[in-house]
Amino acid sequence: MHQSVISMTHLKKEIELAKNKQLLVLDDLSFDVKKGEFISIVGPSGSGKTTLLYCISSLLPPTTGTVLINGQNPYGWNATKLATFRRKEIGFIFQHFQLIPALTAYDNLVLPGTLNGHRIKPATVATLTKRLELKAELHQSIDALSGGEQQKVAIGRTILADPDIIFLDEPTSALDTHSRLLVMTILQELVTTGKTIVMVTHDLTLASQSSRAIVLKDGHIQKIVEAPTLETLIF
Ligand SMILES: Nc1ncnc2c1ncn2[C@@H]1O[C@H](COP(=O)(O)OP(=O)(O)OP(=O)(O)O)[C@@H](O)[C@H]1O
Repeated sequence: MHQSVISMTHLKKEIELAKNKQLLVLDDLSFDVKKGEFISIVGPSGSGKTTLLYCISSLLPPTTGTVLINGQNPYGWNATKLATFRRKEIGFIFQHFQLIPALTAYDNLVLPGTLNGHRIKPATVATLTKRLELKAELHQSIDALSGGEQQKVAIGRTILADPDIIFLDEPTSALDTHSRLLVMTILQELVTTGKTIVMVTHDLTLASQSSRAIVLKDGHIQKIVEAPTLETLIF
């Protein structure tokens, strides 16, 4: 039996649009993610994918229902414990990169791992950037890099920080097909080392390379597809 890394029970999320006006974004979602799984979350625009990712990753408390990460409720923790947990145990790769503009590309790459107490060697950075085919000069400002290069830095820094669970929101939106495949290959390798990955994507080709896909529709789980293929993912 694999242990559950994320466990979600009857999760409901409402967002307050105005006083006494709630939008029901997620309605009664339950599922478990096991250690070493590569889960994709797919579905039409507005179906609730990003909201679900935020709820299960400690960023956004559900309105009702429970979220457990490694058996614990992150929304019950104080700010210090939550911040330490987010820094050490989990990694986020956001759609809009969230890089630090005042730093160089290299410093963006090593900062989260360094804050976690890892000594990240230049050779380790060089090996990873070579695999990502990140050819930009890394000692220039992050702003000088193209969108695709910045996305590779965002992916690389999370890998270097070495968290147990990685959450990704449209991680390859700025990349060409070749680079998407490179990133997917690296993510799949991470899963074989015991990392757990949860990825929101519009790209069904990417989702078809995950081990299980959750298909959302109008805030509900429409279906859960084991070993998804392009055919079984159509929604
Ligand atoms: N803070 C918010 N304020 C108002 N509406 C919101 C907010 N967050 C989410 N929504 C709405 O909730 C619904 C689900 O949003 P969400 O971003 O989770 O969907 P999504 O499936 O990730 O969409 P996309 O694929 O377009 O990114 C949408 O109708 C969205 O407009």
